[in-house]
Amino acid sequence: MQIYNAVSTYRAWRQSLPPTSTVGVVPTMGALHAGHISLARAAASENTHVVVTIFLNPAQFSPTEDLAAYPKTLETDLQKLEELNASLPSDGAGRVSAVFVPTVAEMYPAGIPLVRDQQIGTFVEVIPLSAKLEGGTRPHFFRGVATVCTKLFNITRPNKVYFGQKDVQQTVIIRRLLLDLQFDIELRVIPTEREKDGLAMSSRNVYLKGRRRDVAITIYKALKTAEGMYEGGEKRASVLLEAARRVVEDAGDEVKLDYISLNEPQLLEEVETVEQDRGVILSAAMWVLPREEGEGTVRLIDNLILS
Ligand SMILES: Nc1ncnc2c1ncn2[C@@H]1O[C@H](COP(=O)(O)OP(=O)(O)OP(=O)(O)O)[C@@H](O)[C@H]1O
Ligand SMILES: CC(C)(CO)[C@@H](O)C(=O)[O-]
Ligand code: BAL
Repeated sequence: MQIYNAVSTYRAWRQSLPPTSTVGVVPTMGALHAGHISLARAAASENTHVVVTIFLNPAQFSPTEDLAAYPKTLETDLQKLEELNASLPSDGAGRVSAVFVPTVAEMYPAGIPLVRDQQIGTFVEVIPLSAKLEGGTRPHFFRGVATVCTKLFNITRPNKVYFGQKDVQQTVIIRRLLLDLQFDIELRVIPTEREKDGLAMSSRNVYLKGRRRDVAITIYKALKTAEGMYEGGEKRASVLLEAARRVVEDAGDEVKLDYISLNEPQLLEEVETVEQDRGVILSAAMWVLPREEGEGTVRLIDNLILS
Protein backbone atom coordinates (compact mmCIF):
# COMPACT_ATOMS: atom_id res chain seq x y z
CA MET A 1 0.00 0.00 0.00
CA GLN A 2 1.65 3.21 -1.19
CA ILE A 3 0.90 6.60 0.30
CA TYR A 4 0.92 9.53 -2.14
CA ASN A 5 0.84 13.14 -0.96
CA ALA A 6 1.49 14.78 -4.32
CA VAL A 7 -0.64 14.74 -7.46
CA SER A 8 2.46 14.16 -9.60
CA THR A 9 3.65 11.00 -7.80
CA TYR A 10 0.13 9.57 -7.68
CA ARG A 11 -0.25 10.23 -11.42
CA ALA A 12 3.05 8.50 -12.21
CA TRP A 13 1.78 5.39 -10.38
CA ARG A 14 -1.65 5.57 -12.06
CA GLN A 15 -0.03 5.85 -15.50
CA SER A 16 2.14 2.82 -14.79
CA LEU A 17 -0.91 0.54 -14.41
CA PRO A 18 -1.69 -1.70 -17.39
CA PRO A 19 -4.82 -0.57 -19.27
CA THR A 20 -6.56 -3.84 -18.35
CA SER A 21 -6.44 -3.05 -14.62
CA THR A 22 -9.37 -1.27 -13.01
CA VAL A 23 -9.30 1.32 -10.25
CA GLY A 24 -12.03 1.79 -7.62
CA VAL A 25 -11.77 5.04 -5.69
CA VAL A 26 -13.18 5.60 -2.18
CA PRO A 27 -13.17 9.33 -1.27
CA THR A 28 -13.06 10.02 2.48
CA MET A 29 -12.18 12.74 4.93
CA GLY A 30 -10.32 10.26 7.17
CA ALA A 31 -11.18 9.18 10.75
CA LEU A 32 -12.03 5.86 9.15
CA HIS A 33 -14.64 3.54 10.67
CA ALA A 34 -16.42 0.36 9.59
CA GLY A 35 -18.57 2.32 7.11
CA HIS A 36 -15.50 3.46 5.18
CA ILE A 37 -14.01 -0.02 5.35
CA SER A 38 -17.16 -1.54 3.85
CA LEU A 39 -16.80 0.88 0.91
CA ALA A 40 -13.17 -0.17 0.42
CA ARG A 41 -14.12 -3.85 0.75
CA ALA A 42 -16.80 -3.45 -1.93
CA ALA A 43 -14.26 -1.67 -4.15
CA ALA A 44 -11.75 -4.50 -3.62
CA SER A 45 -14.29 -7.08 -4.75
CA GLU A 46 -14.89 -5.23 -8.03
CA ASN A 47 -11.51 -3.77 -9.06
CA THR A 48 -7.88 -4.68 -9.46
CA HIS A 49 -6.80 -1.66 -7.41
CA VAL A 50 -8.52 0.29 -4.68
CA VAL A 51 -7.48 3.89 -4.06
CA VAL A 52 -8.66 5.48 -0.82
CA THR A 53 -8.41 9.26 -0.71
CA ILE A 54 -8.10 10.98 2.67
CA PHE A 55 -8.58 14.72 2.48
CA LEU A 56 -10.29 16.98 4.97
CA ASN A 57 -11.79 19.34 2.43
CA PRO A 58 -11.99 22.94 3.74
CA ALA A 59 -14.31 24.02 0.91
CA GLN A 60 -17.24 22.03 2.31
CA PHE A 61 -17.07 23.68 5.74
CA SER A 62 -18.49 27.11 6.56
CA PRO A 63 -16.43 29.38 8.86
CA THR A 64 -18.73 28.41 11.79
CA GLU A 65 -18.49 24.64 11.31
CA ASP A 66 -16.15 22.05 12.83
CA LEU A 67 -13.20 21.98 10.39
CA ALA A 68 -10.65 22.61 13.16
CA ALA A 69 -12.19 20.03 15.54
CA TYR A 70 -12.77 17.33 12.90
CA PRO A 71 -11.05 14.09 14.05
CA LYS A 72 -7.67 13.42 12.41
CA THR A 73 -6.37 9.86 12.84
CA LEU A 74 -4.12 9.20 9.84
CA GLU A 75 -1.94 6.56 11.55
CA THR A 76 -4.88 4.38 12.59
CA ASP A 77 -6.63 5.03 9.27
CA LEU A 78 -3.65 3.52 7.44
CA GLN A 79 -3.55 0.62 9.91
CA LYS A 80 -7.21 -0.14 9.28
CA LEU A 81 -6.60 -0.22 5.53
CA GLU A 82 -3.63 -2.57 6.01
CA GLU A 83 -5.85 -4.81 8.19
CA LEU A 84 -8.49 -4.79 5.47
CA ASN A 85 -5.89 -5.86 2.92
CA ALA A 86 -4.74 -8.68 5.20
CA SER A 87 -8.34 -9.91 5.54
CA LEU A 88 -9.11 -10.00 1.81
CA PRO A 89 -9.09 -13.31 -0.08
CA SER A 90 -5.73 -13.95 -1.73
CA ASP A 91 -7.18 -15.03 -5.07
CA GLY A 92 -8.58 -12.63 -7.60
CA ALA A 93 -9.72 -9.78 -5.35
CA GLY A 94 -8.16 -6.34 -5.56
CA ARG A 95 -6.35 -4.61 -2.74
CA VAL A 96 -5.98 -1.11 -1.38
CA SER A 97 -2.93 -0.33 -3.49
CA ALA A 98 -2.75 3.41 -2.90
CA VAL A 99 -3.86 5.98 -0.37
CA PHE A 100 -3.94 9.52 -1.72
CA VAL A 101 -3.46 12.04 1.12
CA PRO A 102 -2.92 15.40 -0.55
CA THR A 103 -2.11 18.68 1.16
CA VAL A 104 -4.54 21.59 0.96
CA ALA A 105 -2.05 23.42 -1.28
CA GLU A 106 -2.00 20.49 -3.75
CA MET A 107 -5.78 20.48 -3.99
CA TYR A 108 -6.35 24.26 -3.93
CA PRO A 109 -3.39 25.98 -5.60
CA ALA A 110 -5.13 29.35 -5.21
CA GLY A 111 -5.79 28.73 -1.49
CA ILE A 112 -9.18 28.06 0.04
CA PRO A 113 -10.53 30.62 2.51
CA LEU A 114 -13.77 29.40 4.15
CA VAL A 115 -15.55 32.68 3.43
CA ARG A 116 -17.08 32.18 0.03
CA ASP A 117 -16.69 35.77 -1.19
CA GLN A 118 -12.93 35.49 -0.66
CA GLN A 119 -12.53 32.31 -2.69
CA ILE A 120 -10.64 32.39 -5.98
CA GLY A 121 -10.62 29.81 -8.75
CA THR A 122 -12.86 27.13 -10.19
CA PHE A 123 -15.84 25.68 -8.32
CA VAL A 124 -18.46 23.14 -9.32
CA GLU A 125 -22.13 23.50 -8.44
CA VAL A 126 -24.92 21.00 -9.01
CA ILE A 127 -28.09 23.06 -9.05
CA PRO A 128 -30.81 23.00 -7.78
CA LEU A 129 -29.96 19.80 -5.89
CA SER A 130 -27.29 21.46 -3.77
CA ALA A 131 -29.82 23.87 -2.21
CA LYS A 132 -32.20 21.16 -0.99
CA LEU A 133 -32.28 19.23 2.32
CA GLU A 134 -28.69 19.47 3.65
CA GLY A 135 -28.24 22.58 1.49
CA GLY A 136 -30.87 24.41 3.54
CA THR A 137 -28.61 24.45 6.61
CA ARG A 138 -25.26 24.02 4.81
CA PRO A 139 -25.58 26.22 1.67
CA HIS A 140 -21.82 26.03 1.00
CA PHE A 141 -21.59 22.29 1.47
CA PHE A 142 -22.31 20.59 -1.85
CA ARG A 143 -20.34 23.19 -3.83
CA GLY A 144 -17.35 22.13 -1.76
CA VAL A 145 -18.11 18.43 -2.19
CA ALA A 146 -18.73 18.67 -5.95
CA THR A 147 -15.57 20.73 -6.43
CA VAL A 148 -13.29 18.42 -4.47
CA CYS A 149 -14.80 15.28 -6.01
CA THR A 150 -14.26 16.69 -9.51
CA LYS A 151 -10.62 17.33 -8.64
CA LEU A 152 -10.23 13.90 -7.01
CA PHE A 153 -11.80 12.14 -10.00
CA ASN A 154 -9.53 14.01 -12.42
CA ILE A 155 -6.47 13.12 -10.38
CA THR A 156 -7.22 9.52 -9.42
CA ARG A 157 -8.89 8.43 -12.72
CA PRO A 158 -11.29 5.83 -11.32
CA ASN A 159 -13.32 3.28 -13.25
CA LYS A 160 -15.75 3.19 -10.34
CA VAL A 161 -16.29 5.42 -7.32
CA TYR A 162 -17.73 4.26 -3.99
CA PHE A 163 -20.00 6.40 -1.82
CA GLY A 164 -22.04 5.55 1.27
CA GLN A 165 -25.82 5.67 1.39
CA LYS A 166 -25.56 7.43 4.76
CA ASP A 167 -24.86 10.65 2.83
CA VAL A 168 -27.71 9.98 0.41
CA GLN A 169 -28.03 13.49 -1.03
CA GLN A 170 -24.31 13.40 -1.78
CA THR A 171 -24.86 10.25 -3.88
CA VAL A 172 -27.70 11.94 -5.80
CA ILE A 173 -25.46 14.94 -6.48
CA ILE A 174 -22.45 12.84 -7.51
CA ARG A 175 -24.67 10.87 -9.92
CA ARG A 176 -25.76 14.15 -11.54
CA LEU A 177 -22.18 15.49 -11.61
CA LEU A 178 -20.83 12.35 -13.34
CA LEU A 179 -23.58 12.59 -15.93
CA ASP A 180 -23.39 16.33 -16.58
CA LEU A 181 -19.58 16.59 -16.70
CA GLN A 182 -19.35 13.46 -18.89
CA PHE A 183 -17.15 11.51 -16.50
CA ASP A 184 -16.72 7.93 -17.72
CA ILE A 185 -17.04 6.63 -14.15
CA GLU A 186 -19.56 4.27 -12.56
CA LEU A 187 -21.10 5.28 -9.24
CA ARG A 188 -21.54 2.55 -6.62
CA VAL A 189 -23.63 3.29 -3.53
CA ILE A 190 -22.93 1.07 -0.51
CA PRO A 191 -25.46 0.48 2.32
CA THR A 192 -25.11 2.31 5.64
CA GLU A 193 -23.11 0.53 8.35
CA ARG A 194 -24.74 0.91 11.76
CA GLU A 195 -23.84 0.45 15.41
CA LYS A 196 -25.67 -2.35 17.27
CA ASP A 197 -28.51 -0.02 18.29
CA GLY A 198 -28.93 1.27 14.74
CA LEU A 199 -27.03 4.57 14.93
CA ALA A 200 -25.39 5.19 11.55
CA MET A 201 -21.61 5.10 11.86
CA SER A 202 -20.07 8.49 11.31
CA SER A 203 -16.69 10.06 11.99
CA ARG A 204 -18.47 12.73 14.00
CA ASN A 205 -19.90 10.14 16.44
CA VAL A 206 -16.66 10.51 18.45
CA TYR A 207 -18.07 13.84 19.65
CA LEU A 208 -20.91 11.93 21.38
CA LYS A 209 -20.17 10.69 24.87
CA GLY A 210 -22.43 9.18 27.56
CA ARG A 211 -25.96 10.56 27.62
CA ARG A 212 -25.46 12.40 24.32
CA ARG A 213 -24.64 9.09 22.63
CA ASP A 214 -27.87 7.61 24.06
CA VAL A 215 -30.13 10.35 22.71
CA ALA A 216 -28.38 10.31 19.32
CA ILE A 217 -30.35 7.19 18.42
CA THR A 218 -33.51 9.35 18.26
CA ILE A 219 -32.89 10.18 14.59
CA TYR A 220 -32.88 6.50 13.65
CA LYS A 221 -35.95 5.81 15.83
CA ALA A 222 -37.82 8.61 14.06
CA LEU A 223 -36.97 7.22 10.62
CA LYS A 224 -37.89 3.67 11.69
CA THR A 225 -41.23 4.89 13.06
CA ALA A 226 -42.17 6.36 9.69
CA GLU A 227 -40.87 3.28 7.89
CA GLY A 228 -42.93 1.01 10.16
CA MET A 229 -46.11 2.98 9.44
CA TYR A 230 -45.35 2.91 5.72
CA GLU A 231 -44.92 -0.85 5.86
CA GLY A 232 -48.23 -1.02 7.73
CA GLY A 233 -49.97 0.62 4.77
CA GLU A 234 -49.74 4.40 5.43
CA LYS A 235 -48.65 6.19 2.25
CA ARG A 236 -49.37 9.86 3.05
CA ALA A 237 -46.11 11.75 3.47
CA SER A 238 -47.64 14.29 5.87
CA VAL A 239 -48.77 11.54 8.27
CA LEU A 240 -45.48 9.65 8.11
CA LEU A 241 -43.42 12.79 8.68
CA GLU A 242 -45.62 14.02 11.51
CA ALA A 243 -45.18 10.72 13.36
CA ALA A 244 -41.41 10.89 12.91
CA ARG A 245 -41.30 14.51 14.12
CA ARG A 246 -43.19 13.50 17.25
CA VAL A 247 -40.50 10.92 18.09
CA VAL A 248 -37.88 13.68 18.14
CA GLU A 249 -40.13 16.05 20.14
CA ASP A 250 -40.82 13.32 22.70
CA ALA A 251 -37.09 12.71 23.16
CA GLY A 252 -36.87 16.03 25.02
CA ASP A 253 -34.77 19.15 24.72
CA GLU A 254 -31.41 17.47 24.27
CA VAL A 255 -32.12 16.97 20.57
CA LYS A 256 -33.59 19.20 17.90
CA LEU A 257 -34.80 18.23 14.45
CA ASP A 258 -33.38 20.20 11.52
CA TYR A 259 -35.51 18.52 8.84
CA ILE A 260 -37.21 15.27 8.00
CA SER A 261 -38.40 14.82 4.46
CA LEU A 262 -39.65 12.39 1.82
CA ASN A 263 -38.15 13.00 -1.62
CA GLU A 264 -37.96 11.30 -4.97
CA PRO A 265 -34.42 10.21 -5.81
CA GLN A 266 -33.64 12.16 -9.02
CA LEU A 267 -34.44 15.83 -8.41
CA LEU A 268 -35.17 15.43 -4.70
CA GLU A 269 -38.66 16.87 -5.13
CA GLU A 270 -40.81 16.39 -2.05
CA VAL A 271 -43.50 13.72 -2.48
CA GLU A 272 -47.04 13.79 -1.13
CA THR A 273 -47.54 10.04 -1.21
CA VAL A 274 -45.02 7.22 -1.19
CA GLU A 275 -45.64 5.23 -4.36
CA GLN A 276 -44.78 1.58 -4.28
CA ASP A 277 -43.10 1.36 -7.69
CA ARG A 278 -40.27 3.83 -7.10
CA GLY A 279 -37.92 4.34 -4.20
CA VAL A 280 -38.54 7.36 -2.03
CA ILE A 281 -35.81 8.79 0.20
CA LEU A 282 -36.80 9.36 3.81
CA SER A 283 -34.02 11.52 5.24
CA ALA A 284 -33.43 13.57 8.35
CA ALA A 285 -30.92 15.78 10.11
CA MET A 286 -30.91 16.31 13.86
CA TRP A 287 -28.80 18.30 16.30
CA VAL A 288 -27.61 16.81 19.58
CA LEU A 289 -27.32 19.88 21.76
CA PRO A 290 -24.48 20.60 24.21
CA ARG A 291 -25.08 19.64 27.86
CA GLU A 292 -21.86 20.68 29.51
CA GLU A 293 -19.25 23.44 29.21
CA GLY A 294 -16.94 22.82 26.29
CA GLU A 295 -19.30 20.55 24.36
CA GLY A 296 -20.33 21.55 20.86
CA THR A 297 -23.56 20.89 18.99
CA VAL A 298 -23.33 17.69 16.94
CA ARG A 299 -25.33 17.45 13.74
CA LEU A 300 -26.32 13.95 12.62
CA ILE A 301 -27.88 12.81 9.35
CA ASP A 302 -29.49 9.52 8.41
CA ASN A 303 -31.92 8.08 5.89
CA LEU A 304 -33.89 5.04 4.80
CA ILE A 305 -35.23 4.19 1.37
CA LEU A 306 -38.94 3.40 1.22
CA SER A 307 -39.70 1.40 -1.88
N1 LIG B 1 -22.05 4.42 8.26
C1 LIG B 1 -21.62 4.45 7.01
N2 LIG B 1 -21.88 3.41 6.18
C2 LIG B 1 -21.46 3.43 4.89
N3 LIG B 1 -20.76 4.46 4.34
C3 LIG B 1 -20.49 5.49 5.12
C4 LIG B 1 -20.88 5.56 6.49
N4 LIG B 1 -20.45 6.73 7.01
C5 LIG B 1 -19.81 7.38 6.04
N5 LIG B 1 -19.83 6.65 4.89
C6 LIG B 1 -19.31 7.05 3.60
O1 LIG B 1 -17.92 7.22 3.64
C7 LIG B 1 -17.55 8.23 2.72
C8 LIG B 1 -16.67 9.20 3.41
O2 LIG B 1 -17.41 9.86 4.41
P1 LIG B 1 -16.77 10.75 5.53
O3 LIG B 1 -15.29 10.61 5.52
O4 LIG B 1 -17.37 12.11 5.54
O5 LIG B 1 -17.24 10.01 6.84
P2 LIG B 1 -18.48 10.25 7.71
O6 LIG B 1 -18.49 9.22 8.74
O7 LIG B 1 -19.68 10.45 6.83
O8 LIG B 1 -18.09 11.59 8.40
P3 LIG B 1 -18.99 12.74 8.92
O9 LIG B 1 -19.12 12.44 10.36
O10 LIG B 1 -18.13 13.88 8.57
O11 LIG B 1 -20.28 12.78 8.19
C9 LIG B 1 -18.84 8.85 2.19
O12 LIG B 1 -19.16 8.27 0.94
C10 LIG B 1 -19.83 8.43 3.24
O13 LIG B 1 -21.15 8.33 2.75
C1 LIG C 1 -17.02 12.82 -0.52
C2 LIG C 1 -16.18 13.58 0.48
C3 LIG C 1 -14.93 12.77 0.81
C4 LIG C 1 -15.70 14.87 -0.18
O1 LIG C 1 -14.88 15.58 0.66
C5 LIG C 1 -16.96 13.91 1.76
O2 LIG C 1 -18.04 14.74 1.49
C6 LIG C 1 -17.37 12.70 2.52
O3 LIG C 1 -16.49 12.18 3.18
O4 LIG C 1 -18.53 12.26 2.44
N1 BAL D 1 -19.79 12.90 5.01
C1 BAL D 1 -20.12 14.29 4.99
C2 BAL D 1 -18.97 15.15 5.19
C3 BAL D 1 -19.31 16.43 5.90
O1 BAL D 1 -20.27 16.46 6.68
O2 BAL D 1 -18.61 17.43 5.73
